[in-house]
Amino acid sequence: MRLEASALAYGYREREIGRDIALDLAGGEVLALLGPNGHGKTTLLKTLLGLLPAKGGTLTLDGRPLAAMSVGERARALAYVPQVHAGTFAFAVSEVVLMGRTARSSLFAAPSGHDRDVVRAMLDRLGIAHLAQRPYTEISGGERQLVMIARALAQEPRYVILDEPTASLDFGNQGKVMNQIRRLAGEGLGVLFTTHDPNQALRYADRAMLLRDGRALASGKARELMTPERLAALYGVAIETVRGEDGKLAFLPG
Ligand SMILES: Nc1ncnc2c1ncn2[C@@H]1O[C@H](COP(=O)(O)OP(=O)(O)OP(=O)(O)O)[C@@H](O)[C@H]1O
Repeated sequence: MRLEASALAYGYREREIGRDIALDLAGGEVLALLGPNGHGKTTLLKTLLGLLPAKGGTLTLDGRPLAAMSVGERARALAYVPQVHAGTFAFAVSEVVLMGRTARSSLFAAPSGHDRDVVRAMLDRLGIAHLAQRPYTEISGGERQLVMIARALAQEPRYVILDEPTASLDFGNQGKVMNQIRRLAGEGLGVLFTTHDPNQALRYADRAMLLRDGRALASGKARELMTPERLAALYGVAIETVRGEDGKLAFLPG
């Protein structure tokens, strides 16, 4: 099980955003993608998901070119948790999560008992079962983030790609979501997430890629890669390193 890109160039119709990307995500692994605002992380994620066509290079899922796969095949393999959006329609939270099941059945088929069971299990797993009947438009940004993760998991994908999954979460929920990410990898899924917090990459990712100007400044094992020097080069600010009593490192922007 592998999502693989090599010499990947990506961007929008008239505008290249990044190039020369080599990326390899296996089942059971967590990969973190870091980089300054506007340097091409979301655009890369959309390309890896097949939502934007690659502008060059190769992109394969389990050895098959992603571009040759049908929308349904891609949806059964890859789930996307986008940056939180407000939502326009007042669907109940459980209905929003149920939408994730359309990757596994026809859009027009009535949901089965099993579909409903999966939805309940995912709501429980994210600790949001109490929100099931609430309108999606009337819950908080952090709650919406958890609903979007539950929806992605309801797809029962092999890979989950999350764009800043903890951006609007309180401190406690940040930890819960990051622990869920590790648990998913423990269950054999390949997980890719973007973050603005190098400490999350350090603590929860196996590997990391530092993206600047659409190019990989560096990539490799998260613990070896994340040095104050590299982070300073990535973000263009001095980085302070703190060490806890347990010897664990953390970084602060200087
Ligand atoms: N639909 C679009 N058409 C053309 N350019 C776009 C489009 N969407 C985004 N861009 C541009 O692509 C570049 C990369 O944006 P992207 O959203 O991938 O960055 P990012 O690293 O995810 O940023 P952030 O950390 O702020 O979320 C930016 O210059 C952005 O303005």
